[in-house]
Amino acid sequence: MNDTLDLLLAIGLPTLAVLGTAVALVARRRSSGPTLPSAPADTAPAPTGTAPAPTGTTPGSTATLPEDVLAPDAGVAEAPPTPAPTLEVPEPVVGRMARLRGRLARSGSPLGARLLAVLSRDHLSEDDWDELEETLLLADVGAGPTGELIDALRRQVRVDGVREPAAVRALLREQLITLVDPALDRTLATAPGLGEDGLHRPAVVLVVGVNGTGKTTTVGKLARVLVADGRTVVLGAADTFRAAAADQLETWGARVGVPTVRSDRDGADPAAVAFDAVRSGRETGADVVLVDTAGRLQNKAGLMDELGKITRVITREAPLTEVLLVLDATTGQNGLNQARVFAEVAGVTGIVLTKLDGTAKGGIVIAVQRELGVPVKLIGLGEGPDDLAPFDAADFVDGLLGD
Ligand SMILES: Nc1nc2c(ncn2[C@@H]2O[C@H](COP(=O)(O)OP(=O)(O)OP(=O)(O)O)[C@@H](O)[C@H]2O)c(=O)[nH]1
Repeated sequence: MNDTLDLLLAIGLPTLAVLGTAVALVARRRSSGPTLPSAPADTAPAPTGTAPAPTGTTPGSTATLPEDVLAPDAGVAEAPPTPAPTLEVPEPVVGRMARLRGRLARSGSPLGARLLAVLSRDHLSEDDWDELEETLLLADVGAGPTGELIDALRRQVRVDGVREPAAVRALLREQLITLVDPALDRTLATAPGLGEDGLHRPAVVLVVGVNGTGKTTTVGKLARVLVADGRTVVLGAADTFRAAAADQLETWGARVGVPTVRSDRDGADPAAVAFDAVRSGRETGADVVLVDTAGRLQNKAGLMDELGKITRVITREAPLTEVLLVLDATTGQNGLNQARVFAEVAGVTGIVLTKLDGTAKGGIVIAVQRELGVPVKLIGLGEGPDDLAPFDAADFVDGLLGD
């Protein structure tokens, strides 16, 4: 009996001690404040000798790494943020759109100014209505919404006799806001939760889109939005295709004290990196894990393979709360075609339109929402670190119309 007791004590006491230490560590991390997520080396998965991908295989292809040997041992390591002399304080999120909206009106040939110039003419002829229609189509509003807007304007200008410039402006503003649809839910699903086991699960945001649209930049800017909102964030550099992407992401994170999980070798399996990033987010009690992807649109099957695998491994660790599609607003119809493919393949829940500062095609906001039935949640209005704003229909239209 005494032997059994001794054995129980011998096993039980150290176990309790280890558990106690772990609980204390987790508690300390949770209470260490939102802007400085800890990235201790001891939580980093050890880079191990996982066999490199055979020569000639596409880096990151599903053929190179069976699912059951995915992370934690895929040469992925959580790099502590590069020590920065001082952490930057991102701009507050509230009021960002209002601050940036002037860039919409200044871009190229502003949609709002052109529309107002025609609508202010004394007697609107059929040619004037054609000009309005053409202006809307050139701004990528799309055929359906353009027809609706022209019909509504004709009705009110002709029937109700709206003529006075301020009234015309108010009418156009109201109609554009209706088309942009202020009722759409544009909240980002970034609240952490609890798993069935009662343990912490971070929110996970997967960022997809073709290369060059601004994905990595958007992930970096979004990390700042979240930090400004008091959230703790982990970045996952699952764009293992472009070697510099992980460095770029790490730099973005380091500026605001956010750790980046990345691979220590080029061409690593992106799903392995995504898995480790989410696991790190769980372990460190982070609120949100943002995962950057390569999203090469070589063909639909390849894309489906890659994003499907990333999604599957992420959801083993935590639910995927948001899939953001990054679209370059300057690419017009081409961007819409890309959007369709990604929406089919990746289950997109929100759109980020970048480079709206450099185009007169602001109408793409309306077209892309109609096309995909998914709301624009964020817009990029410049290359500055805080030039990303949560989308607001009225602010956006005011930007288009100019002050
Ligand atoms: N003017 C402007 N430039 C932007 C905006 N967003 C991103 N960019 C620029 O677009 C370029 C491409 O951005 P990246 O973030 O590297 O694009 P990516 O999609 O990650 O590209 P890959 O890593 O090759 O897949 C960079 O020069 C960014 O500064 C924006 O809102 N406005």
